[in-house]
Amino acid sequence: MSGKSLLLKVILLGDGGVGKSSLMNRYVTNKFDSQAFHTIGVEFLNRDLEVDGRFVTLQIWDTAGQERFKSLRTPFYRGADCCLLTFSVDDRQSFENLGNWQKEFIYYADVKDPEHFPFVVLGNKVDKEDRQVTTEEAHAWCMENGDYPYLETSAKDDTNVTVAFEEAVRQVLAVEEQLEHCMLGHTIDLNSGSKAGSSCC
Ligand SMILES: Nc1nc2c(ncn2[C@@H]2O[C@H](COP(=O)(O)OP(=O)(O)OP(=O)(O)O)[C@@H](O)[C@H]2O)c(=O)[nH]1
Repeated sequence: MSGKSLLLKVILLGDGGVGKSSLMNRYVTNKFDSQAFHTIGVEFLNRDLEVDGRFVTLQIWDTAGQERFKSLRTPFYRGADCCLLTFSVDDRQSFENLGNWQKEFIYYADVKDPEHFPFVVLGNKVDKEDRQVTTEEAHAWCMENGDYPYLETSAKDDTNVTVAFEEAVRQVLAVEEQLEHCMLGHTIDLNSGSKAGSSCC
């Protein structure tokens, strides 16, 4: 891959066992382990990609979802450009915990402007037949909590895994573009002597 690459840090959060490591490994190594062990602390892998003409190096941080590893994972939230809130569609509790994960991230990442931070929600394990969360419920949660994009994935079947990580990049680029637009707006406003920052920021 040629051209200057943008380094983006995305972080996978969600209950233990929802499939965060499996999603990362499927995306980066195209492998799936049906006997995957729980993560202890955090791990990360990089993958280069091109999205809408932009070259990106995606640094994917996979965290341990089990409560007992909280103090090991939270120091790594800072500097994340996007957070992938993950649950498993066959595990109702993991869906109901999404709000706690969102709050934990905002607090430990010290997000200054949570309303505009790019979250993407993933409902994993859609290959399973014993669903406990419907697509409509998940969409509704996303609408109510920040109008986040929602994708249903399967690390096992490789459903929507690439799409999910590309969506994360698109969300970050969109926020970045909006910021640039706003800064340009300020410059123009200041130069013309009109009131600055009146529109989008
Ligand atoms: N059927 C199915 N099983 C999956 C899928 N993704 C992960 N699994 C299985 O679910 C179990 C847990 O997967 P992990 O990737 O370790 O889950 P995790 O969220 O990283 O778990 P922690 O490290 O404890 O936070 C493993 O047995 C995986 O093989 C999927 O899409 N479909």
